[in-house]
Amino acid sequence: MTVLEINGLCKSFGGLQASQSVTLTVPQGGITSLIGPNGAGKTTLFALITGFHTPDSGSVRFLGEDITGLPPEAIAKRGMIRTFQTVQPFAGQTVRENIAVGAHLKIRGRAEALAKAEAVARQVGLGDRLDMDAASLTVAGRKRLEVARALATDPKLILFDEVLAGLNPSEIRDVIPVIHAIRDEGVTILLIEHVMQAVMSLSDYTWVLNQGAIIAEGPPKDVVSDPHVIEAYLGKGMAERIAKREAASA
Ligand SMILES: Nc1ncnc2c1ncn2[C@@H]1O[C@H](COP(=O)(O)OP(=O)(O)OP(=O)(O)O)[C@@H](O)[C@H]1O
Repeated sequence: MTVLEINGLCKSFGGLQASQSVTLTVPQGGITSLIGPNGAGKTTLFALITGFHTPDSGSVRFLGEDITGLPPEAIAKRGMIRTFQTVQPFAGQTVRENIAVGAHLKIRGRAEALAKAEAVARQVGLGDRLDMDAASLTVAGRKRLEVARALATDPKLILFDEVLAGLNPSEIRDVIPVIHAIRDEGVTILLIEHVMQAVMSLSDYTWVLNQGAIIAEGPPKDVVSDPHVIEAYLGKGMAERIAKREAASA
């Protein structure tokens, strides 16, 4: 079954076409990744999908329903939530209270929302920091907080925007099992990621954006060796030199 279906999505900022008729699908379950060089339009696409930007044209269907143009909260209530590259904890609030903000999307009562926050905090490895001021969390802790706030909304689909960015290799190794566990609970994941090792080990399928347009799709191991993808990342000259060297050594 298809969870997310994007059709011909376009968005311009002034003269810049940040999203050029993007069409892609995300199947239910599993982890799909969205990669591409800096400025390719990945975050813009997340913003278009989750209601933070309004598309100029095209459509977004979530679980079969046309959600194009709906505001973020209405989309989150339907079960699609995104995280942000830069995590901003609500200062002066504890980790538990920060996460409860996510839980309040669907839960009215304060005690129930705090209980939900506690359960989710344990799930992401923040169980020992529940009463800490969220602003004093390390970068890695803030990333976990962002994951927890998203999980607290009881999502069916989470869009992670560079959830591993800014983490060192050992912190990345610690977060990857958390992402796998979320997937194993039946939540579908679409993630933007620059760390190729993580893309390879996490995702089942990869879409590649360059200059606002999809240029490749497929299993990650095939996509990273696609000449169009190498050219998008390294430029034409370098891609040609690599292809020549590979041909010579074959
Ligand atoms: N609100 C905006 N106003 C004007 N231009 C924007 C806006 N948001 C994004 N852009 C431009 O759209 C293009 C795509 O940006 P976007 O942030 O989506 O790329 P990205 O692939 O997520 O990049 P990165 O990997 O560096 O985060 C860039 O040229 C960016 O400068």
